[in-house]
Amino acid sequence: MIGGEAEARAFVSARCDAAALERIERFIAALREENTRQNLVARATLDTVWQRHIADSAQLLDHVSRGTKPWLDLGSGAGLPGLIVAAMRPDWPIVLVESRRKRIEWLERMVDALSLAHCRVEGARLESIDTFTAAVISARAFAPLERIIRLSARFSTGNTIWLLPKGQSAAQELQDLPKRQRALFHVEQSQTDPGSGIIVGRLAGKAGS
Ligand SMILES: C[S@@+](CC[C@H](N)C(=O)[O-])C[C@H]1O[C@@H](n2cnc3c(N)ncnc32)[C@H](O)[C@@H]1O
Repeated sequence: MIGGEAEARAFVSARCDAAALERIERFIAALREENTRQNLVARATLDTVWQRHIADSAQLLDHVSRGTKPWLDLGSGAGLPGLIVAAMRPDWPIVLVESRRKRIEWLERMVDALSLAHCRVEGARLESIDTFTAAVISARAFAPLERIIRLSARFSTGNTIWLLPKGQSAAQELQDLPKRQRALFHVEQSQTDPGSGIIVGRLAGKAGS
């Protein structure tokens, strides 16, 4: 378990190169500034930004190997985990979906500022974007599990890996799924918070039913 800011930064730096780490440092500086204009993350969490947000996002990479198809991040907001994944993996296409105007503008500015040419921002509601096949679907603090699956199954094949950081509700949300779907997922312990879990799994078919 990561215990503090120095450990969190070391955890991230062990998983990317120096250029990626520098992109993340620039992201953090910009996030601190932008957070005075819009509420991207709870202000108190900026004191532990490496643990609460950066390592919390970066740990998702431990559950996947690199794919050729895009990573799809739902409800990216501040860019968590999407922009952190994009900063760490410049050779992996990624699509960030976000519907709120100011957040879309923030994400687009960061993509430009960090030269993340492989990262596309879909500034619209998830329900209205065109379907494509994703290698990974991530969603942090986006929606209840059942709703995430319902809205996003059309982007998934049997090979798509779902990575859903769920905080303390992970086990309960999994338990609440219909039995057939429940068997397709499991909860991994978060490395940044002992009380939190990440729901990981694959849907058996396109419809996710
Ligand atoms: C609670 S925030 C979480 C943001 C980020 N993932 C994080 O962990 O900090 C949820 C985000 O999802 C976006 N959102 C909610 N419903 C959406 C939808 N149907 N389509 C696209 N974005 C949506 C919201 O605008 C918001 O920025």
